[in-house]
Amino acid sequence: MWRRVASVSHLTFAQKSIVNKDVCKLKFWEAFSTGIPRKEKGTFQRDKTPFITFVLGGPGSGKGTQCMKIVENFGFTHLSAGDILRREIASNSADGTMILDTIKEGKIVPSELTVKLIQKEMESSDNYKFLIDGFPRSEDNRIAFEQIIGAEPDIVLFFDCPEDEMMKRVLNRNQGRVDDNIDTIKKRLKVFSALNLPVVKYYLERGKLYKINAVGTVDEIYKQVYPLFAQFNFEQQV
Ligand SMILES: Nc1ncnc2c1ncn2[C@@H]1O[C@H](COP(=O)(O)OP(=O)(O)O)[C@@H](O)[C@H]1O
Ligand SMILES: Nc1ccn([C@H]2C[C@H](O)[C@@H](COP(=O)(O)OP(=O)(O)O)O2)c(=O)n1
Ligand SMILES: [Mg+2]
Repeated sequence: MWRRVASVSHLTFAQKSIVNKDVCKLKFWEAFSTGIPRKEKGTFQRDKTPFITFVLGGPGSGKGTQCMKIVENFGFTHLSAGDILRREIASNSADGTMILDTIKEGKIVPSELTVKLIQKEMESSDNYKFLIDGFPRSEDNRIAFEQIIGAEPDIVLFFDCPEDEMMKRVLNRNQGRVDDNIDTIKKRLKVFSALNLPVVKYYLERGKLYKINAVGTVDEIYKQVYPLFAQFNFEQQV
């Protein structure tokens, strides 16, 4: 378990002209400590400071699409909470049926289960840079992550997209997902507004939120995302 020990710097990205003016002040907490010495092969590199990015946004706002580009350019490990849950369904685990029913209903899977699955992925990774996509989707998710993983995100991206655009994209997604239908998407949008927006507000108030205008081409949107990560000079940390 990681424990945050110090806040070392405050970076004001809004001062950089390249960054969208909606981008908020970023508080970069640098240091974590751990009592666990490194390093066994195949386990998380505990001598590296984990860099955790939460990726928020409604269904179809383009989170997964943008995450793929961040992975390519900055070497992050992409953990999509939805993908992890779908893999759990496909593996016929004891929780599979419950997860499937929850997803079909457009509801949110119990937080402890999702966080433990994310934790397993983080611990089996050699990387220290994580994009946690589609999480936290509720305050309950957020608090469970803090309690179980013992860490907070370094930055939080929020892909801000109008409902009609999200609905259009989801209905054209064509990935055979059980939740990409008009009934489920309507429910998901209600759940998003009721449960996810409070999380967005939480990180906005803590100066960790980057609001991205998610309307436009994939490349136009990535032009807002790229500079946020470029600031950190990740190459030098590897
Ligand atoms: N900027 C964009 N403009 C139009 N369609 C997009 C854009 N970004 C992603 N898409 C498409 O919209 C659908 C939803 O995108 P996805 O990345 O899966 O969103 P999310 O993970 O937020 O649900 C996909 O079919 C994707 O190809
Ligand atoms: N933190 C999470 C993330 C996803 N889920 C469930 C409920 C969501 O509607 C589905 C699909 O999530 P996913 O992130 O893949 O969905 P989108 O890519 O935003 O369309 O998974 C969850 O219960 N808790
Ligand atoms: Mg997605």
